[in-house]
Amino acid sequence: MQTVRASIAKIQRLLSWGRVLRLVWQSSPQWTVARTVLLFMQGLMPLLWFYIVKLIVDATAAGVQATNTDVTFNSVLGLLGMLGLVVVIMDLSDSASEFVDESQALLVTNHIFARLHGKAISADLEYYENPEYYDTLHHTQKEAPARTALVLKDCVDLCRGLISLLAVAGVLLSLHWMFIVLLVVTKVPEVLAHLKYAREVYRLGRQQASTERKANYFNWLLTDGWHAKENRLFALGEGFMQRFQDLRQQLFRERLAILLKNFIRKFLGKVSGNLAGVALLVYVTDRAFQGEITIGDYFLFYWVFRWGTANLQLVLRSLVGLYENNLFLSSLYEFLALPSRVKAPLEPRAIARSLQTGIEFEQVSFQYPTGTRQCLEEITLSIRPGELVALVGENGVGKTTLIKLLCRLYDPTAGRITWNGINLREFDPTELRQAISVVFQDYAHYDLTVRENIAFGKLAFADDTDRVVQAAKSSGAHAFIQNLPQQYETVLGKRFDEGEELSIGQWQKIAIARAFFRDAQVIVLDEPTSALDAKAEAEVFEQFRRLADDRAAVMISHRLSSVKKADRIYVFDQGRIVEQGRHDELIQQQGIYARMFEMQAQHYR
Ligand SMILES: Nc1ncnc2c1ncn2[C@@H]1O[C@H](COP(=O)(O)OP(=O)(O)OP(=O)(O)O)[C@@H](O)[C@H]1O
Repeated sequence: MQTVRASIAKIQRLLSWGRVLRLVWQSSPQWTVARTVLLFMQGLMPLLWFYIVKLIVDATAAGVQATNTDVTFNSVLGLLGMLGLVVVIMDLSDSASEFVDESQALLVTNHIFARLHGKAISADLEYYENPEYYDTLHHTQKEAPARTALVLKDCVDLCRGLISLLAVAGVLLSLHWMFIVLLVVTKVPEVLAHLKYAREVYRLGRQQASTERKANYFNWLLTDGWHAKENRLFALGEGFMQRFQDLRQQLFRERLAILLKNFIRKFLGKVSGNLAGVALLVYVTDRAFQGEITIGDYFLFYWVFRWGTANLQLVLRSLVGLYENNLFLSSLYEFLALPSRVKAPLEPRAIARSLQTGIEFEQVSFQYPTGTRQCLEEITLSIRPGELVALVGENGVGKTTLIKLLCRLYDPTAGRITWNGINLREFDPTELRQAISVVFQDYAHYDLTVRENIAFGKLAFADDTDRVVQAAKSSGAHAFIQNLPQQYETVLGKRFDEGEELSIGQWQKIAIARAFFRDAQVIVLDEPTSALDAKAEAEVFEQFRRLADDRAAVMISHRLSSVKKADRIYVFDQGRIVEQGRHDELIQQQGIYARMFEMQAQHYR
C-alpha cells in the first residue's frame, strides 16, 4: 500500500512541472513560442530524411542492375536535391534551437534571480538569524536557476521525442509489433535506475547544504580582503585551508558513493538497449535474405529502430529530468513561500507627515524567535517630537533590540508601540521605515561612489547634489570627500577598480551623512561616534541636536559625556528600564547612571 502511495506521490510531483512551465513562460514568452515551432521541425524532419534515403537506396540498387544508367541516375538526382534541402532545414533548426535554448536559459536565470532577490529583501529579518534559512537559500541559489532552464529543455526534449516516437511506431508496426515492445522494455531498467539516482542526489544535496556552506565560509575567510590582515598576523591561513579541504573531502566521499552505484546501473541499462538492436538486425537480415524486404527497407528499419531507441531514451530521460529538476525546484518554492511574521495590515493606516504626539512603548516585552530568554521586559518609554532621547546601559541589555522593534524588523511579544497614538502594526512596515532613519552599529559599507553611499538614505532625492553635500557637511564628511580623487564620484572600498579605502571613522561619517540625508521624522544613531575623533564627535552631536529640533532623535551611546545634553536619558539593565530623567536628575539619584558616569569621568582626571 505504501509503495502505491509513494508511486502516486512521485507521479504527482512529476506532473507538477506546470508551475515551472509557468515560470518559464513568464520569463520569456516570445522565446517559448519560437522554441515550440522549432520543436516540431526537429521532431519530424529526421523521418523525412530516412524516407528519402530509403528511396535513394532503392533507386540506386535498381539502377545498378538496370542497363539504361542515365535515366535511373536522373531520377535519383531529384531525390538527392530533396535530401540536400532537408539536411539544410535540419541543420538550420538544430542551430536555431541551440541559439534559442541558450538565450532562453539566460532569461530564465535572470527571472529566477529576480524572484529570489525579491523574496530575500522582503523576508523577515529573523530568517537571517536562522541557519535553516541559509541552507534553503544556499541550495536554492545553487540549483534553481540552472534547474529551471533544464526543465525547459526537458519539456522540449520530451515533446520532440514523442513526436518522433509516433513516427517511429508507424514504421516499426509495418515490420512487427514485437519491436515496439522490445524498444520499450529494454529502456525501463535504465529509467528506473536514473529515477533512483535523481532522488539520491537531491537528498544528498539538501543534506550537504550546511557542510557546503561551511566550506564556502572557509573559502571566503581565505580569499576575502577583510580577513587578509588577521590571517597573516595570527597565521590562521593554513588551519583554514585544512578545514576547507577536510569539508570538501567529506562532500566528495559522500557523492562518490552515489556516483559509483549510478555507474553500474547505467551500464546495465545501456547494454540491454544495444542487445535489442542486434536482435532486430538478425530479424531484418533474415527477411532481406528471403527477399521479403528491399535493401532500402533494410536500411530504413534498422536506422528507424536506432532512431527510435535514441528518441525513447530522450523521452524517458526528459521525464526523469522533469522529476529530478522538479525535486530540486521544490526548494525554490519552499523558499518563495516562506511566511512573514511581520505583516502589513490589509488596510494600512497612513503615517502623518510630522510626528505629533510622538512614540510610546507601552509595557513592551520581547524575546528573539531563536532566543532562550526575554531580552526586553515591560518597557515603557516615550519619544516626543523635538526631543533628544538617550538610551544607555551595559552591553547586551537590549538597547539595539528596542530600535529594531521601533522599525518593525520584529514585533513585540507583549505590549504595544504607538506612533501618534496608533499601534505600529496598523501601518505598512515599508512606509513606517520610510519615516525612520537609523545608523546601526554594523552599518553597511557600499563599495560604490560616495554620492551613492549618501543618497541611499533616500533614493527619491538621489540626484539632488546640494542635498548630498549638505548631509556630508552635517556629518563632517565633506572635508575629506573634497580630497578624494573624484570627490563625490569616487568609488569607495577596494573591491573595484580605482576604489579608495576609507578609515573606519571616515566610513562612520559617511553612514551618518546617509542618515542625515533621509527626510525622516525620527532619527536614531546607535553608537554612532565610536570611531570618531573628539572634535568630529562634538560636531556630530551638535548637528544631531539641531536635527532634533523639528523631529525626534534617539541616541544610544556608551560615552556618557555625549548624552549629557539629552532631554531624557533611559538607563537599561538586564532588559528593563531602571532609571530615567535628565543628566542632573540621574546624578542626584546616585544609581547605576551616576556610578557609570563617575567611572568614566575618573579616566579624564
Ligand atoms: N538576533 C538575535 N537572536 C537572538 N538573540 C539576540 C539577537 N540579537 C541580540 N540578541 C540578544 O539580545 C540581547 C540584547 O542585545 P542588544 O543588541 O539589543 O544589546 P545592546 O544593549 O544593544 O548591546 P550593545 O551595547 O553591546 O550594543 C543580547 O543578550 C543578545 O545576545
